[in-house]
Amino acid sequence: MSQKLIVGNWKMHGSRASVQSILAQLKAAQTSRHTLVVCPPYPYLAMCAAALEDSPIAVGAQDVAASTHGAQTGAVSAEMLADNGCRYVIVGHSERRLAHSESDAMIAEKIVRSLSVDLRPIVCIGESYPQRQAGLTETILFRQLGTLTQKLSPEQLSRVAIAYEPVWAIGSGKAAPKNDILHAHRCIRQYLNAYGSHSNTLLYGGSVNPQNAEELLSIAHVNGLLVGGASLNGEHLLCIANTCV
Ligand SMILES: O=C(CO)COP(=O)(O)O
Repeated sequence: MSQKLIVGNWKMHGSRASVQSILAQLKAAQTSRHTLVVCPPYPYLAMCAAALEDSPIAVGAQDVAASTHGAQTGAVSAEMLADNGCRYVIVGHSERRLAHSESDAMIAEKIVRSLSVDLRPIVCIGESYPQRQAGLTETILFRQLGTLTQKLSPEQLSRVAIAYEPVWAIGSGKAAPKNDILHAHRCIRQYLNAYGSHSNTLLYGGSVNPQNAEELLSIAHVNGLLVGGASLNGEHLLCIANTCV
């Protein structure tokens, strides 16, 4: 049995009251079989970090700025996240790539900033449905990874967790088929190995729930899960974090 990484991405959901109720559930459990990280919206980060200070559960952010400081209204730097108790940060989620036109180059910059303050980046990659239909999955994955290998040394890249999140599986209620996940993870692992980055944590994300977690975590090269909707329920998140594999 190996230790996996389970990351809950709460996206733009919640209130002080609902966050407090999830935190109470998580704290009551005290430990989980796998490493657990919750990524709340910015306004609840410090509150979650304070509440989870004495627990093994870590806190992450959902995005970070590509520069250190300056006249950038609405932006939050890696230094600010670390200063508020964050240890992880999601970078390049497909929802941000799409709605905020984030480029691969900008995402690589965000990773560099995060690594410089010891925040552990979780970079999301994955193809859209039309790209999958056109047989372009590998091309897209290699393009997204290619910018990272241009900007990061093998040592830097080895500290980045890579989440394969096929865009068409996110929020669909149906995780990607096992063979698709296996193939994508194999491609990602081979690409990273060829670059000299050997120890990456690889995650799968897209409609993960307590029912499919065991099967997903049993797929070769899957070292953890990035969980959206199901992570808003403390019990469900704990159940996923306690999956026997
Ligand atoms: O986007 C996701 C996690 O980052 C996946 O979301 P769902 O688990 O809701 O499909």
